[in-house]
Amino acid sequence: MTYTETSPRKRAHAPLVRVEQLEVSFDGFKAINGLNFSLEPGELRFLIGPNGAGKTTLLDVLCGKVKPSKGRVLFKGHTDLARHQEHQIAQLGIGRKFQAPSIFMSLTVAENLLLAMRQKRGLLSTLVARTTPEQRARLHHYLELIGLADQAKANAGSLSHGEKQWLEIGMLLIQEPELLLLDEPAAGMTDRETEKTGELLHRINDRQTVVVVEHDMEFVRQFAKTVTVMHEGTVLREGTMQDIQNDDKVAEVYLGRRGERHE
Ligand SMILES: Nc1ncnc2c1ncn2[C@@H]1O[C@H](COP(=O)(O)OP(=O)(O)OP(=O)(O)O)[C@@H](O)[C@H]1O
Repeated sequence: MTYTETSPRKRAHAPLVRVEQLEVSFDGFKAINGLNFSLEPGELRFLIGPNGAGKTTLLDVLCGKVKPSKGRVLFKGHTDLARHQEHQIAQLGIGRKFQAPSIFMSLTVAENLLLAMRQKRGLLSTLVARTTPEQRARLHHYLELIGLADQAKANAGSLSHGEKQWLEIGMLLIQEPELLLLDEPAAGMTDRETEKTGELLHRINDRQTVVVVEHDMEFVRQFAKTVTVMHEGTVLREGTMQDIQNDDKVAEVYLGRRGERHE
């Protein structure tokens, strides 16, 4: 008999997220149906799958926008997210970016980031309050990270589509969430912006756990580490992009072509 050693490091901590037997119903239709999903701290996980597979609904459950009809969603092994409201989940350290940017177009890039950093203050007091050296350093760090340091004083409304998306990601990051949820972050971007977004994801992943819902398979091929394929409200496969591409079942349900391999 062979003895397989379990890594003590793996046993020592709970997954950052563990979803157990999740079910989400919309008027009796099960958008998520008995889904089990686990995410370790430090992962960059891509969620892919055909239209209607339940990817966005899973992100909605993780950020508290949608409540499950069954199952548990454990954060760090002990907090059941299903029992918390959206704003509480944000405070627990889960940041969600939706597809449409929600930035203040008439404020500068730096002001938008400052607002996000000092969420508890009102708009006016945020803009007139003195920034501490620590806050200035933090602002500078995130401006550099999202590649907008040269545009700190530009109005957010004057940014390109891609830059607006990066600003919004920066506004989430400056709140220093442990888990960042992104829905199609590169949608509508130019090739160059898409490339820069992939690089940004990897830089973010140096410090944060990230889950990305994505349709652009070229983008997934280029930047994914681990991929979860969803189908009909559950997980079909999980693995590296290479594993996924060589899987016949994935080819059948996701690509709609029975048995055809994609290199
Ligand atoms: N609020 C809602 N009310 C009713 N049905 C919904 C609702 N939200 C999602 N659905 C349905 O649940 C299923 C899963 O939707 P979801 O948006 O999670 O899929 P997805 O994998 O993100 O798809 P896509 O890739 O097209 O965005 C779909 O059939 C969708 O029509």
